[in-house]
Amino acid sequence: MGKQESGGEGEESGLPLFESTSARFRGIYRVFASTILVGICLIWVYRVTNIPQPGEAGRWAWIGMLVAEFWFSLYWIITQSVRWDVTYRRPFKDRLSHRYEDKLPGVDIFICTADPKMEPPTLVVNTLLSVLAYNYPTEKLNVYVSDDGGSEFTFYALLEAASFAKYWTPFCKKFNIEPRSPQAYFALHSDVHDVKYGQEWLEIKKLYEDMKNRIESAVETGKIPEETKMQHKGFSEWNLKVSKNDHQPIVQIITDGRDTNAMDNDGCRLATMVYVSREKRPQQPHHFKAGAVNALLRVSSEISKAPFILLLDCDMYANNADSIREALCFFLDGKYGHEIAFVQHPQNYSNLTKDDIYGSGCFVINAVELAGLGGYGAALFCGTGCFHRRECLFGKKYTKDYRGQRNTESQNTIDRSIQELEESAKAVVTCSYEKGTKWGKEMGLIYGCPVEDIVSGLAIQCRGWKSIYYNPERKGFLGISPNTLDLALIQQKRWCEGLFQIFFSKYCPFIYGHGKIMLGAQMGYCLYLLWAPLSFPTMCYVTVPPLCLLHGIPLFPKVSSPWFLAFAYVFVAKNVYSIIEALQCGSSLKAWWNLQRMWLIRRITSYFFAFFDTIKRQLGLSETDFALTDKVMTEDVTKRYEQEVMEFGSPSIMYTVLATSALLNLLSLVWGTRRVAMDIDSEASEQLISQVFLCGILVMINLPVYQALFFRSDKGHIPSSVIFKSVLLLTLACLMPIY
Ligand SMILES: O=c1ccn([C@@H]2O[C@H](COP(=O)(O)OP(=O)(O)O[C@H]3O[C@H](CO)[C@@H](O)[C@H](O)[C@H]3O)[C@@H](O)[C@H]2O)c(=O)[nH]1
Ligand SMILES: [Mn+2]
Repeated sequence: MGKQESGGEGEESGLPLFESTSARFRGIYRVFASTILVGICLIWVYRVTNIPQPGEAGRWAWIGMLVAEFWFSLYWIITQSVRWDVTYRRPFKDRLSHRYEDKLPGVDIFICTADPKMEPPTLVVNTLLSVLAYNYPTEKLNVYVSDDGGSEFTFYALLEAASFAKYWTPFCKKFNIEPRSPQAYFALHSDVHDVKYGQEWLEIKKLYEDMKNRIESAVETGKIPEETKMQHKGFSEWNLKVSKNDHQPIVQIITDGRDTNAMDNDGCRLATMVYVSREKRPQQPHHFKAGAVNALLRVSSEISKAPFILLLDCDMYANNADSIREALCFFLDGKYGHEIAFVQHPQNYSNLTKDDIYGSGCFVINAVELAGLGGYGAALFCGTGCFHRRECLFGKKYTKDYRGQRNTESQNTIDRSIQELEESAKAVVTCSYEKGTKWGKEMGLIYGCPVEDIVSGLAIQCRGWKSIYYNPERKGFLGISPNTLDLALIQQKRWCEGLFQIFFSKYCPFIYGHGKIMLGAQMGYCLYLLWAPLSFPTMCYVTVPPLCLLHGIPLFPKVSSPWFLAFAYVFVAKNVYSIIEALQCGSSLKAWWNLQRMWLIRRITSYFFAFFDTIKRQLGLSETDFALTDKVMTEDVTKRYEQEVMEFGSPSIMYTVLATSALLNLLSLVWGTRRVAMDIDSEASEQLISQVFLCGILVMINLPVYQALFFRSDKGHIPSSVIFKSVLLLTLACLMPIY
């Protein structure tokens, strides 16, 4: 896609609907990156030419360091691919309104939820209400909620939301408020004196709270009000025995957007709203979120079949009322629009703490790396906050003569009754429907991978389509990030396993993408796919130097040696750049530091275990799973999260590894400092200074770990069983001879 310019001037297409610009100072950056590369090469030369002789102590440790540094360097080179040509996109939504206002296409919005306990119905409802209030003709919106929890309470919550939306949507539009998730809005504007339209505000707030209380008390008591149950035939579905993993297909059209008599409080037509819970049977694979999305694809084909689809997780509320219009600018652009399969927003979170204790903020990833991949026309599909062209999700290949759908109005369902639509929709979400079809392979999201999104996005790109990464100033969507270390590490492990699995599958970007996406994009994908093997060099770097220090074996050049400069330069330049980059992307210095800790922890725990689990899966010894992220917390945990105190709390084996490495570095630091201080001018000591320094940094990074090990008494501290195991492991490690 063109840089600096976009769109065609043709009569039919008019002015471009979006523009692309490249990041500034790329030239300077490339020169700088080259100097680091020189430093890296010097380090290799030093390592290779100074390997200890056979029989000399530390020969294998040295070789380990060599391999680790080589691996780090390769990875660093890969990280350059996404920094080479960072591209930003800007849509012109006013031009869209001018040209298309009276023929705006329909949009289907998919919301996935999977468990009423971990994803409470009020959460789902807030997401739903935020999208119903988009600045877009409501009758062109069709919202589908997929409930993998098969929960009556979620269904009940949707009914409540449908009535409340009749007040909420007009309120949002009338006063042009943001954000449009009621929960988020009232949290942000919590005082009636701050708003000019106080009376309306009070009324709508009361309506919202009443609705919320009804839903929450229904969930708490496990009882839905009888009169509501009588009013809606949908509840009869739960007369049969329905459990999360065993129930018939359920499809309920809650509001019918075709009905020209159904109006909201302001006399505007309503959006179509559909509750879907696909059939589930024990022993029948349901393919987790990918299966849910594919079910919605088929259901929506029966009911509304809009040409564009917005895919959302139930915790991702819409934070910008114009997102649909902006996305359409890309799809409907006269020159490039028809090549574009999807428009991905970054994942942002509403619940980050000030300094982002668990490193979920992804400041640099969102502002630089993903924009870098987007520059190759190969933006990653991240599962949520993504607009799709319907045909592309159905496996269509891009061809040169494709010009985009001409007829954007959906006509096919006009003369069918709600009953008929529900029946035909149920038929396409049974367990047996997909048997012997291309679903999950060439159609819909791809099955068998815990990161179904990434692999499906890659497959779409390899069918010839382009994708757009769009990171607007006002965030398009806000979700909930994990708020305990356990949850964060489990999520990272799922991602890491899924990503590594793609690398080994037929979808490996270098093979599958060869000749189809640019080399830079292939490398960019691998930046993420290769997280798992990155655990080994990291493991090596946090164990070998401290162990060698304990044994007095040097691994780095003397401080006075010219070789030392290469190490120092690479270390300083890389980290200083990383800090500047993070600050520019909106991170704070402390958040950067916290992220370094999280990288370290992830690599030696989540990624390390993910590596072995992936191998196990490749050998056919285990099956794909999807560990859902819990979105509710106890008060105690919330409090610590807000104070940015790390939450350990469980005796996870991951913490044993973490604690062992932290203790090892502490021990070595003490020992090494003593040794260096005692004989300051001996040559051996001078050679050990770098190792002491390295241990020092690791100890600083691990400070919260020592705290949780020895000084905390709250429930989030590291359990004593972990301490015991770590000390045992540490003793073994120290007694081990070094080769
Ligand atoms: O059997 C399932 C499991 C999950 N989900 C939904 O999938 C979404 C993501 O689940 P979550 O537990 O929040 O996982 P995250 O790690 O936060 O999800 C990220 O990573 C996933 C891939 O691992 C992507 O699918 C998501 O879009 C992306 O937000 C949620 O809406 C769930 O309701 C289902 O519908 N059915
Ligand atoms: Mn999530």
